[in-house]
Amino acid sequence: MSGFIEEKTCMLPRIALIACGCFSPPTPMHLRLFEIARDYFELRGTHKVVGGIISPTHDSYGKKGLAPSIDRCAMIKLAVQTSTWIRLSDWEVHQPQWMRTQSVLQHHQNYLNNYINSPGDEEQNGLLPGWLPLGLRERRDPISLKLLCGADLLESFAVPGLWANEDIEEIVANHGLVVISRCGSNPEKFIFESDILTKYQRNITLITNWVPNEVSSSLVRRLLNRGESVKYLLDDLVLSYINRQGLYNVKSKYITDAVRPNHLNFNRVYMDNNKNSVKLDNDQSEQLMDESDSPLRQQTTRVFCCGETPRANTKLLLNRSGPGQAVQVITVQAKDNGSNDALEQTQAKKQKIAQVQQV
Ligand SMILES: Nc1ncnc2c1ncn2[C@@H]1O[C@H](COP(=O)(O)OP(=O)(O)OP(=O)(O)O)[C@@H](O)[C@H]1O
Ligand SMILES: NC(=O)c1ccc[n+]([C@@H]2O[C@H](COP(=O)(O)O)[C@@H](O)[C@H]2O)c1
Repeated sequence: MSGFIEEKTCMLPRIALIACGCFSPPTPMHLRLFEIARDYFELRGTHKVVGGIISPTHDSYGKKGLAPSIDRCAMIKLAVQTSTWIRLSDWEVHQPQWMRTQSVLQHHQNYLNNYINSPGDEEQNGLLPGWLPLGLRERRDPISLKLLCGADLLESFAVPGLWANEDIEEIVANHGLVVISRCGSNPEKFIFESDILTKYQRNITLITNWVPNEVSSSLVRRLLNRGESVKYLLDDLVLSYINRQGLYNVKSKYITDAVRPNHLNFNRVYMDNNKNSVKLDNDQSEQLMDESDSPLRQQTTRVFCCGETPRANTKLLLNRSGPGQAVQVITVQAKDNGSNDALEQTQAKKQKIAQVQQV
């Protein structure tokens, strides 16, 4: 019987999941998205999930609270250390400019296709990118790369000027979306109201997260900025990295010179990213954190200042009068400052997208 199940699993279409976002900082919920999605496909017996990829956005995305990509990559590497299948892709952050999500998907999909179809000796040469799942050449059938996101990202498709319609169409038509429910979002209704999304709804998988957790990067940053505890909201290694590097204007009563010496630490695990799967235990990784390893980091103690005006943890969509029409992302708790803040962020993103599209 178990042989039969194994054989059946072997024949399932293969998919990989990629999550694009800021990850400033990565939270356990970012990783839960992957676990929830993999369970969904595998328990239904519809697909084999061969890998999970986290692709942090480029520094020039310019969103408030965006820590430098070198730090975000280092934190992601720490956060996925205990995962056997979720990996960091630093391709996006190493591009000369911000990349649209459609291009990020296209790049990774092309790489997967070429890798499967052209058996070479990259493994021996150590040339493979760190995000590439292991064992892909055990089969020759294609791997379909899907964009994994929370429902708020799906709903951001309707923010005027933020996403090009052609990009949305290419993402849903050529790749597919896996959307995890999030409080305050209604993805079913959102899809119904969008002609493009309805047209390709067979490529959109909506998954209800029955154990929701509204932790978000912005909430974590806000607590850190107020000097409040975020323990158990973040992976311990990520938190210790934030404290060591003084990210997010952290005001911690726990930081003393003893734990934040002049020689700030840098996580060599991140520098090893291009070598496939470097796994270290916690003690080892702490020892390997040495800022002198980083060519990019300055030697002075640096407090990255990204304290924020209050921002909502729940995004609402308003003023929607028809399919895929103009909406405004507003914050729930924030009043004057908060909504200006959201508007400013949207404007900044739009300008960035317009700049990129002109190039
Ligand atoms: N608590 C959550 N539940 C469901 N999806 C989430 C949750 N937190 C983040 N995500 C999803 O993770 C992806 C990457 O998130 P990103 O880092 O850009 O946002 P975030 O954690 O909401 O950060 P911020 O609070 O700064 O907006 C997005 O698809 C987002 O929808
Ligand atoms: N047009 C686009 O491709 C587009 C627009 C806005 C955000 N994004 C991406 O979505 C992700 C999440 O962004 P936010 O955290 O701003 O919602 C980021 O990776 C960002 O690069 C892509």
